[in-house]
Amino acid sequence: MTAYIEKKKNLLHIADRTLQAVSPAPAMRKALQLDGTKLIVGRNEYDLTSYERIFVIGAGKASAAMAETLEDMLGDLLHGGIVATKYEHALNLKKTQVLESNHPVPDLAGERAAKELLSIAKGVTENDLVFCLLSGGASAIVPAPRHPVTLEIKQAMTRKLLECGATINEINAIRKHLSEFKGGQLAKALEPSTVVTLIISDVVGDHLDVIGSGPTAPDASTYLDCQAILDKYALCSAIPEEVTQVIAEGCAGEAPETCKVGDACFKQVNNVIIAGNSMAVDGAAEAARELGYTPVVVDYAMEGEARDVAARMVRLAAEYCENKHDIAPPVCLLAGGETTVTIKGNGKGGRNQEFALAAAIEISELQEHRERLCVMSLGTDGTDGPTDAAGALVFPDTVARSDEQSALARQALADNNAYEFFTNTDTLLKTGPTRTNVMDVVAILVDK
Ligand SMILES: Nc1ncnc2c1ncn2[C@@H]1O[C@H](COP(=O)(O)OP(=O)(O)O)[C@@H](O)[C@H]1O
Ligand SMILES: O=C(O)[C@@H](CO)OP(=O)(O)O
Repeated sequence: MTAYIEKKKNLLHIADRTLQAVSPAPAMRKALQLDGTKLIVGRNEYDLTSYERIFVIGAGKASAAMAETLEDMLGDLLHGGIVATKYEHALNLKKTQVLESNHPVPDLAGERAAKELLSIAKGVTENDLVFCLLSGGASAIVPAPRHPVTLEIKQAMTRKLLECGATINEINAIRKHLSEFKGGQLAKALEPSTVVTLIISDVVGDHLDVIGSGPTAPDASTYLDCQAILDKYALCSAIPEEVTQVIAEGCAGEAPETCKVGDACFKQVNNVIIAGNSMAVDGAAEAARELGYTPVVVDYAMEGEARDVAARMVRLAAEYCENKHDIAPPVCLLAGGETTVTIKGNGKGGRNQEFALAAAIEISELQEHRERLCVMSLGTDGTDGPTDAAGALVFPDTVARSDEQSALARQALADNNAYEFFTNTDTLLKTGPTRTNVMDVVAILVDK
């Protein structure tokens, strides 16, 4: 029991420090160097007194927390604005109206929020400075379907894309081509103002055109890519006809493309990433070191089917137990990124819970060393899949305690039902909405 309490304490400490490392407030303060009314962001310098109005707009799970810090920093210089965030991620702010909408499937409130943001964008002049606060989740939070696509069609399309195992790059290539906001089109609406987009990245590789579908970034994807994605996942017969029609028209050069590199609308835009997954992994590594474990970052760009990645990582942990690597335990194996889950069952769960369940099964199969391993799998936004958990914790006996437990675990994995399994073991990791979002961090502690 003491060993269990100690392991749990260690895993929770790592989870805490992971989140602290990517909290929006310090990230904003680090990225914005304010000296009186002179502001340096990235390579650009702005004289804040030279603008008629300074607006804030934004979307994503971290947008309210980012706006709160911007308000604190700019004080009376800030004219006001609107940010949209996921339900339960809002904050009461002084000058910024915070709108809420649904994620990951968009809703009507989100469509209204997108209209409000576009209306601010269309009202700005060359004398205005606009801060755009962008974070993951924005694609769903501010849907702006382009005719003939409707919100209902976007909802159906989003569900299909989330279920088929497509990567976020692929999902967003399609979302950008069905939208009036994404793929640089917000930058176009914001012309001719000066734009500073501050970004918390939740995509592997930190690609500007993928994070929140890159509303102020040049889009690298094309209609031809979208067609290839529909073909790859055999989606053509499963999705609304309007979508296949728009993409076919686009491939034939008959529908407008998203904004591309070199377009004039990006001349006045400064896109700056202020936080990302590697900062979270490094926070976890620091926490592990404090606990006496040598951190080993296995992957800063974790991708792939969650259950496969988990099994591989547990096998690697077993190798550390067998001293097959230069570094001797206690070690903490870490990886950051975003896996995918190809949903085949009807259960409830998320990427991190699925990772944890697969890891727990793999640990239970180890003949030796099982007692030396425990696992944390954390979605940094605090909601893993459509659940109220951020992820799950795994201990040596999570699955191995009995044959019955082992059968339950395997059935839960087959049903994509990790949430119920971990509810029963009382090892769900719950943080509530964190108001940040830098994908996932997983840790395996390997004891001596
Ligand atoms: N029952 C389930 N088991 C495992 N994963 C699931 C389940 N239901 C949904 N998911 C996965 O959850 C992901 C969406 O979760 P979410 O945490 O909202 O993602 P993000 O934070 O990246 O927006 C999808 O990739 C989907 O495959
Ligand atoms: O908004 C989005 O497009 C994605 C990536 O940034 O975020 P999430 O996976 O949280 O929906």
